[in-house]
Amino acid sequence: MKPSVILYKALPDDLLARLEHHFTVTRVDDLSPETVAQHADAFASAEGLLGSSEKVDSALLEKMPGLRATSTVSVGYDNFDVDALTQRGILLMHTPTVLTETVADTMMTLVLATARRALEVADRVKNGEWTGSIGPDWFGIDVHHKTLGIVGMGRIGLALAQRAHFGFSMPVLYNARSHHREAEERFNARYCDLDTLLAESDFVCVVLPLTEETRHKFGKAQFARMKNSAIFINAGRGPVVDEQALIDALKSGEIHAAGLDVFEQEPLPADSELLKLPNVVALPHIGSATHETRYNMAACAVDNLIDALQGKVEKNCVNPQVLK
Ligand SMILES: NC(=O)C1=CN([C@@H]2O[C@H](COP(=O)(O)OP(=O)(O)OC[C@H]3O[C@@H](n4cnc5c(N)ncnc54)[C@H](O)[C@@H]3O)[C@@H](O)[C@H]2O)C=CC1
Ligand SMILES: O=C(O)C(=O)CO
Repeated sequence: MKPSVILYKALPDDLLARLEHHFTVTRVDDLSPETVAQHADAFASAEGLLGSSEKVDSALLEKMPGLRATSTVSVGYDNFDVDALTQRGILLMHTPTVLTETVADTMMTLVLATARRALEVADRVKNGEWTGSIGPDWFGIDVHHKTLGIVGMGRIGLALAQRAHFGFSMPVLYNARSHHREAEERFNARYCDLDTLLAESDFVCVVLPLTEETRHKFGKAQFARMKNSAIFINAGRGPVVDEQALIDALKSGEIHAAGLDVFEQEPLPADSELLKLPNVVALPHIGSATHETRYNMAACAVDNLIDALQGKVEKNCVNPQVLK
């Protein structure tokens, strides 16, 4: 008999077929208590779980006593209780690498869009305001040769450093828990403490995972250390930033602008003050959202679950200690 799995995300037809070749699949819309109660038998017997953007905590695991592996269609796994999974011997698989270049492109988009005010002035054109030669009130600031600081020098941080160094001749600073030799050797990136990075960067680019250590790492004190001309970019996770402190810093002129792909609450509420500020570019968490990359992430997640349930895990495992 094939193992049973719960699927809580839509998949392209060919990937669904691949999953169904290996498993008996129960498709659900979400992991809410109501959905779990409605499909109680399927959850109770499932050995695998595949999807994204839903909380997987002890309360859910209680309802899934047969679970052996979870596979998320994302690299970030802050919505999983990793300790609870590990204690129960359940593998957590994720999708690093396949999205790295796409997310770095998104970050560069935010750098360019905020510095050159691309969305703001395009809206003015659409509103019929381009009626003569443009003046300084339409101008942006240069990106090339400015200093770009990266907080979170992992896979995506490194791909961003490559773009900044080779594409835009930007000196790169970074802060990390240890030196990143490859970033230093290939992209001339300079390690510095966070306060120095904040004080010297023209663009402060954050691509940190959300952990207890990184929650609200950026608040009033950090924005106060940045240049008044600095642009703040966040594509890691929203709660890494104290959003009210960011709004205050943008309103008071403490910093110049912000480009954001992630928010404390997603979807960002339509009445958020951020949306009223002309110096904010807000994207709907599209870091990895291209057709190619979203397909590759889904394929990676399907293969990860097959590998995990067949005992063939060699990569993409968050808690490999479960295997020992
Ligand atoms: N906006 C979007 O659509 C996307 C957002 N992400 C976010 O980006 C994050 C990073 O992804 P990757 O680069 O693939 O992960 P990674 O694990 O390669 O890089 C994360 C880096 O942050 C560093 N780090 C962790 N805590 C730190 C701290 N307290 N201080 C300084 N550095 C710290 C780690 O040492 C590591 O080098 C993900 O965890 C996810 O939250 C990832 C993909 C898409
Ligand atoms: O993979 C992630 O962590 C995302 O945020 C979406 O790609």
